[in-house]
Amino acid sequence: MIILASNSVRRIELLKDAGVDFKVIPSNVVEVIDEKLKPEDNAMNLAFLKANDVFNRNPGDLVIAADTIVTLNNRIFGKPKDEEEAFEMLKTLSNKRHEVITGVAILYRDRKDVFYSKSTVKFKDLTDEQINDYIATKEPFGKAGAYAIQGIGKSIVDTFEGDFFTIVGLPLKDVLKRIKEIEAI
Ligand SMILES: Cc1cn([C@H]2C[C@H](O)[C@@H](COP(=O)(O)OP(=O)(O)OP(=O)(O)O)O2)c(=O)[nH]c1=O
Repeated sequence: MIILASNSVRRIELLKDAGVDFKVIPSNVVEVIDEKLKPEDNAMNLAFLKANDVFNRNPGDLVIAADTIVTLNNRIFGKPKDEEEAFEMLKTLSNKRHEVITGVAILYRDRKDVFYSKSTVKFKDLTDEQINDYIATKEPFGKAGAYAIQGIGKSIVDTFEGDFFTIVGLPLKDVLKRIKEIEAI
């Protein structure tokens, strides 16, 4: 059985749309970012912790987990805790190009496949009013970097480069390739 260790509606929908048969068991991991580590390592470590937590309770299954972070100039942007933090994040990201990194962990038997995928997003030059209007939609909450490119956040994004699904929270092509490899064993 394949388990997606996630609470994220986006991840669940992406995997469902890809036709994968799986069940959802969210992890109980409390996400803590270690500013001393590289963003890529933070994303991979958190993905591993989430997957491992569920794998330990379901050792016979194939467990997938992911973690998405936004990063600019060595700073890591997680999920904003309140409106003030969301404003500060969006203001800082305004008119700049940042990276979105999604770490993924796929655990099966003695296999531990942990990797990341990176895309780039450039925000429009946002006025304070635009930022406040966007925060008022509540969409920034629960999203790394305080926005969702797949939602209303599309209107604050100028351009992006790389894999779209990596920004939304799951590099689908990479994940499907690895699942197929494991199923072929
Ligand atoms: C940048 C960006 C992030 N996000 C979301 C994806 C993730 O759900 C979230 C980052 O938080 P995560 O900690 O990666 O995931 P989560 O807590 O939502 O879910 P779980 O740990 O249970 O799997 O940000 C978008 O939906 N769109 C975007 O454009």
